[in-house]
Amino acid sequence: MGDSGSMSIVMYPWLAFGHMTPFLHLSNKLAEKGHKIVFLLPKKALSQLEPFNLYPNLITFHTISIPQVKGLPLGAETNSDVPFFLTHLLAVAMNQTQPEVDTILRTIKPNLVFYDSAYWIPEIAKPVGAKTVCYNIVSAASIALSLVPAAERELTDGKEISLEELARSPLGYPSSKVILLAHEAKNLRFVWKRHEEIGSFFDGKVTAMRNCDAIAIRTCRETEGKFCDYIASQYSKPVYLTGPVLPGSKLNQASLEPRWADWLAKFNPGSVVFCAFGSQPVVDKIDQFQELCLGLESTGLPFLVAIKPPSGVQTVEEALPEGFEERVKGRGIVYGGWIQQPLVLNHPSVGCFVSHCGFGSMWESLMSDCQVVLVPQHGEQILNARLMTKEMEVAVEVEREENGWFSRRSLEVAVKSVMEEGSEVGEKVRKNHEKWRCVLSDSGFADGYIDKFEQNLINLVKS
Ligand SMILES: O=c1ccn([C@@H]2O[C@H](COP(=O)(O)OP(=O)(O)O[C@H]3OC[C@@H](O)[C@H](O)[C@H]3O)[C@@H](O)[C@H]2O)c(=O)[nH]1
Ligand SMILES: [O-]c1cc(O)cc2[o+]c(-c3ccc(O)cc3)c(O[C@@H]3O[C@H](CO)[C@@H](O)[C@H](O)[C@H]3O)cc12
Repeated sequence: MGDSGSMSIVMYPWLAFGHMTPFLHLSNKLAEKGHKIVFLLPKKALSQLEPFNLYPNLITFHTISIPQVKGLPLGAETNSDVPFFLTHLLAVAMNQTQPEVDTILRTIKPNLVFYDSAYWIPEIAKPVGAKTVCYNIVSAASIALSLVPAAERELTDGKEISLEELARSPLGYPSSKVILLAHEAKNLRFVWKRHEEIGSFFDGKVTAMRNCDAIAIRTCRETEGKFCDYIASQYSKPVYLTGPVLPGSKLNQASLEPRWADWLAKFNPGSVVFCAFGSQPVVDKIDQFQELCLGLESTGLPFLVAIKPPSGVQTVEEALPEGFEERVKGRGIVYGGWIQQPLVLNHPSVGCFVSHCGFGSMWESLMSDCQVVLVPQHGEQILNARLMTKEMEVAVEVEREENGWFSRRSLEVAVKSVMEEGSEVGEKVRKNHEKWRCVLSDSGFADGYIDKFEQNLINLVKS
């Protein structure tokens, strides 16, 4: 540790924007307290992350060469470049960066190394005297359900795990509400699936959490205390919480692009539905993409959608239903690029957020005063959605059929249930949401978490 008490920290998150971005938000909070961070990332991610670096004098980006692994698309460096079913090959590529990271750690000799997927970090950090923190940017509930030693599944060679087995919660799991139904459990198959090159996601994550000096989670006790306690008892080690770690006011001072601000300003307060599905392509199938568009059309409300194109097409325009653009002209936009979500959610005209319930979006929705409708796409997002709908009761979830399909009608029903005046469900979630927003946005709430987190790190480094 430096004479002034400042720590030298290296961060190496999983090669996905949904992970790198919250690692960078945490880096900003630690830099604000005077700590120095070297942030390792692939070259391609640099230009997208640089604008979020609020302390360029303390946070240095260091690019890492991501090797070309057989089977990965040419030049793939983050999981935005890789289809979901090839994610394990990106993990193989990340593992091959170990010698480069080793050299960096030997040169910098940091006090702390933060990582999430690169389970081999403790092996190379220990010899240089660094302590390691496995920082998880997904919900504690999703870790507690499938990434603890008690969730190990007996795999018989060549046999697939049954849906009933996949849906089983581990012994001692602390909730009967934040769970997956049997027909949703197929979403978890990837967790235990074995890959010749690297074993399973489960093995990698459990090793990552077993070998670190401390586990950290981007959450708070108020929303997920019992899941955090369960994780701590499963791994017999401290679990530090960072709180929501939303980008500070400095980033929020940026203003919304005029084309969106001007367009939104045409509508009544609280009348527009904003829909966004995160930083990765999620709605895979073109028919589900179209069902989403048609569902929003049938609400009769103005809407703005920020979404990646589905598989098989290059642009969202190619995927739109026939005659759609003509019919919704003037009140509906589907945009394939990036829109500043936190700023849109705080725009006075926006009253409803239709979200995939990625963990970052979950926090942003809780901080906003929008009504929240959830259309989770993957296992972890389904669990986040259950937390929001069944435990906190601040949102509604779009109903799906047993084959996983959602219809335009179920989306329309969900949006109307929270947007129509006098709706009982709408009133209930609005009231509960308001209570949570007050708790979470209380001055001192987020800062309190970061102060305690910093103290935990200092004690860890000194231990
Ligand atoms: O158009 C956009 C899309 C997204 N965003 C921002 O990008 C971030 C998206 O993060 P999320 O965690 O919600 O979702 P992602 O899908 O990108 O994340 C990924 O990692 C976190 C996991 O919980 C998710 O399940 C996983 O998909 C949010 O901060 C959101 O404000 C925009 O600002 N504009
Ligand atoms: O789908 C998931 C279901 C579940 O019960 C747990 C997880 O956990 C994680 C995870 C990721 C990183 C961590 O440090 C801890 C947990 C999941 O991560 C997502 O996995 C995808 C497949 O590898 C990946 O593409 C995405 O970027 C990750 O956010 C998913 C589940």
